[in-house]
Amino acid sequence: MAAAAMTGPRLDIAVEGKRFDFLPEPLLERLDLVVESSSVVALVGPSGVGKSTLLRMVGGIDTLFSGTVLVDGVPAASAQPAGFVFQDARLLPWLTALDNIRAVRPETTEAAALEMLGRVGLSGFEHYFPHELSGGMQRRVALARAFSVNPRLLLLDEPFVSLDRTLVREMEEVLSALVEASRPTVLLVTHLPEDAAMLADRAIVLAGRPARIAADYRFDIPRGQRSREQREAIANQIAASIGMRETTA
Ligand SMILES: Nc1ncnc2c1ncn2[C@@H]1O[C@H](COP(=O)(O)OP(=O)(O)OP(=O)(O)O)[C@@H](O)[C@H]1O
Repeated sequence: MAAAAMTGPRLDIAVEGKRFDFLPEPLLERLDLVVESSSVVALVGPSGVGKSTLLRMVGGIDTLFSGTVLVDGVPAASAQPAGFVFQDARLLPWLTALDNIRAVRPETTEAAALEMLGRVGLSGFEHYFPHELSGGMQRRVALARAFSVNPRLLLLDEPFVSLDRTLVREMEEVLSALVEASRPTVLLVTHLPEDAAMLADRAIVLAGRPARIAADYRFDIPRGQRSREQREAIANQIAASIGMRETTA
């Protein structure tokens, strides 16, 4: 059991149907996906296809669907809460970086929160309030907070959106180091194929309404060991399948 604690959970996603009242078609239908323990899977696809909704279902936040989403065999809503990072940092403005981390999980000790801030490169900024931190630093606090909630399962919803490329690279490095050290299972929603090529072991392309898995790429060369050319080739492959689905939709 000790070894199992070092890995992320396996996800068994078997969605029979997910609808929203105002949508004439189901958003998701018969969507089956197994995510292996400790893998980093990018979810890509056009805006509105249902990526964020699927993430909320895996996080146990959205339970209004038919089918099952299991986290190590346990229904998502009953599993240990996942670490979530949203499109914006969503820090509480009246709390310091340190207290933002502790607020989501009161059992987190001050020492653990400080260590987590160190791991995202923010030692020395623990008593800063969100407005005193740059946008990139705020995102890193959000990542540290997600990791404090659950270092085994991370659900990242466009965590780099509206950061400039230098800050994206910085966040990617911080995230990669955390992933290498703690080996969580990660679902990364992104609209940028380059992010998938940089960080993921596998990319799932969602397309259509109801959304289906239009492509499922597993990359042979481990993340972190890909040359720029190899990343470009992967990104082009993903982009082509998104573009192809959009033009044939
Ligand atoms: N709470 C809700 N009530 C009604 N419709 C919703 C709700 N949440 C999402 N939707 C609809 O479901 C569809 C998919 O939304 P979702 O946010 O999952 O897509 P997405 O692929 O993550 O898109 P984006 O990349 O733009 O964030 C959209 O048409 C959206 O309007």
